[in-house]
Amino acid sequence: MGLNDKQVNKNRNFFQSLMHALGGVYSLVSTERNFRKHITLAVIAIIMGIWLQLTINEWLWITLAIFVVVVAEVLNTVVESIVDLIVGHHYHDEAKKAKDVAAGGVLIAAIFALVIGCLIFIPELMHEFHIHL
Ligand SMILES: Nc1ncnc2c1ncn2[C@@H]1O[C@H](COP(=O)(O)OP(=O)(O)OP(=O)(O)O)[C@@H](O)[C@H]1O
Repeated sequence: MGLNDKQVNKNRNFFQSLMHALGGVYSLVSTERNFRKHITLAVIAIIMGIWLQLTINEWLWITLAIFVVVVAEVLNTVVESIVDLIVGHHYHDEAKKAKDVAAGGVLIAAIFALVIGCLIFIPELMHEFHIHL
């Protein structure tokens, strides 16, 4: 009951829906190189957060930043798949626009995450290493 089955009718129960959703996450991790890079950065941020003992407020921002990037990557992958399904390997201006806008969404989300990361981690690291400006 993974992504490789040939089911086209509706899922019969919650378990079947869950299996297909997990298959979607697996597909994202296994096929999307940029997604794996973002997940690696998220894991580094979480490890640093544990080390620096972030406050609950700081964790909320870090969590938001991670999920914004993940959601943008999910939408980007969906757009790429649908565009490829529709136009295949034929060049089309609208296909280019859809893919570039979706990639732009990931870029904007990544910049948001970078800003959040800098705002939280730079002061925490300065405090940790007794750096005063
Ligand atoms: N069918 C198409 N028609 C026009 N331009 C296309 C088409 N397919 C891809 N492109 C252009 O090529 C770029 C790369 O497309 P591709 O499908 O390889 O995305 P990708 O490299 O997988 O994206 P990402 O870097 O987010 O993983 C797109 O951003 C777009 O500018």
